[in-house]
Amino acid sequence: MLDILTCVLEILKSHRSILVLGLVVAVANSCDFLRDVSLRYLDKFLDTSAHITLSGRAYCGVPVGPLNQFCLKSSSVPSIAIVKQSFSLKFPPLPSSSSYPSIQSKNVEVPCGAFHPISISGSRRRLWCSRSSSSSAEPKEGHTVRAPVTVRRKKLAVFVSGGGSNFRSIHEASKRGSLHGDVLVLVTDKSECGGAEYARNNGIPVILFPKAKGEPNGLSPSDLVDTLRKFEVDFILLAGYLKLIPAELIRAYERSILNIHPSLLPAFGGKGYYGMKVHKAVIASGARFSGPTIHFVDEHYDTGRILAQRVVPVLANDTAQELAARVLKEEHQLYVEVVEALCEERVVWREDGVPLIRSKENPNKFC
Ligand SMILES: Nc1nc2c(c(=O)[nH]1)N[C@@H](CN(C=O)c1ccc(C(=O)N[C@@H](CCC(=O)O)C(=O)O)cc1)CN2
Ligand SMILES: NCC(=O)N[C@@H]1O[C@H](COP(=O)([O-])[O-])[C@@H](O)[C@H]1O
Repeated sequence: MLDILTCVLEILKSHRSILVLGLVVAVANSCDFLRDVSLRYLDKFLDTSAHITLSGRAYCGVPVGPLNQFCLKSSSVPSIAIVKQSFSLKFPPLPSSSSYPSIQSKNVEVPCGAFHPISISGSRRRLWCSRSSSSSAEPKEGHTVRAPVTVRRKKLAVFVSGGGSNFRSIHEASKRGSLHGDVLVLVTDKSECGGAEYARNNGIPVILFPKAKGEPNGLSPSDLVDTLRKFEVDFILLAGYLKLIPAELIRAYERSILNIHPSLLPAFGGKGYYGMKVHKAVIASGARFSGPTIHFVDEHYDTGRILAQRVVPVLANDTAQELAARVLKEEHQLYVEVVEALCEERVVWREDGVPLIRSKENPNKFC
C-alpha cells in the first residue's frame, strides 16, 4: 500500500497536479501512517501558493519562519492554509532622538542623526499559518482556514561591561533577519567599553548603570526599570556584564533575563568567577571539559535555572587564552540560537521550573 501511494505521489509530483495530490492526501488522511507519508511528499512538493484541504485530523503549523513544523492536534480544524510567499520587511524608521522615550537623564546617550529603516528582504519562505485560538470564524468542514498567526517581534536590551562580541553576534543576527527581535538599548557600567562603542556606531542608545563610584549622577535601579519599560523591552540579555543585577530588575523582568557564563555551571560560577578568572580556574582544576552556559538570572550570581549549554574539550597544554577563545566561539553561536528561540516563543517551562527550548524542526522535541 505504501509503495502504491509512494509511486502515485511521485507521478503526481511530476505532473504537479496539486489538487489531485490534495485529494490523495485527503484519502490518505484516513489512515495515520499513510497520511504521514503523503504529507512528507506534500511538504516537499509544494513550491507555489497552494491551499490544500486536509480532511480528518487537523495539523497546526507553528509560524517559525523558513522551517515548517507540525504539532499534531486533535482539534476540529479540518484544514490549513499553506502559503508560500516572498516578502520584504520594512521596519519603520527607528525613533529619531526627538521621539525617544522622554528620559531626562545624563545617563542615557541618545545617538544623534536620522535612523535608516532596517530593511530585511526575506528569501522565499514557507509560512505555516494556523488558525489562531482566538479566531472567530469557525472553519466549516472542507474549507481552507486562513488565520495567520504572527509571533510579535521582540524588543531586547543587552548589558555589557567589555568588548561586547556576544552583543555584536546578537545584533548581527537581528540585522540579517534570523533573529526575530531588535536590540533597542545597551546598558553598561563602563561607558567607554567596546560594547558601548559598537552601540554608538550602530545608533543604539547607551544607558550607564550603575554609575561609577564618585560620579554624582546615575540611575537608581527603579530608574533603570522605568527606562527599560519606556523602551518596551521584552527581554534583557547579559553578555559579559560584571555587576550584580538588582532585585528590583529581577522582579520587574521575571523569567526574562538571560546571562551567558563561560563555564559549565554550576561549576566555576559565582562571585569572583568572571572573564579569564573562570578559564584559569577550569584549567587549574584539571577539568577535561568546559563550555558556555546560558541561564535565567536570579538574585545571586550564576544560580539561575540553566537553559542551554555547549561542551568544548580542555586540552592538556591549553592556556587560559586558548580555552577562552574556544569557549567564546561556542558562546557566539549558542547565544544567537537561544535568543532566536526566545524571540520565537519556543522557550517552555517544565513543571519543576526547568526551562526547555522547543526544537524548531520538531515541536515534540527539545534542544
Ligand atoms: N543577579 C545577578 N546578576 C548577575 C548575574 C547573575 O547570575 N545574577 N550574572 C553576572 C555575570 N557573571 C557571571 O556570569 C558574573 C559577573 C561578575 C561577577 C563578579 O564577581 N563581579 C565582581 C565585580 C567585578 C567588577 O566590577 O569588575 C564582584 O561582584 O565582586 C561574578 C559573576 C552579571 N550579573
Ligand atoms: N561571569 C560573566 C562572564 O565571565 N562573562 C563572560 O565575559 C565574556 C564577555 O565577552 P564579550 O564582551 O566579548 O561578549 C564572555 O566570555 C562571557 O561568557
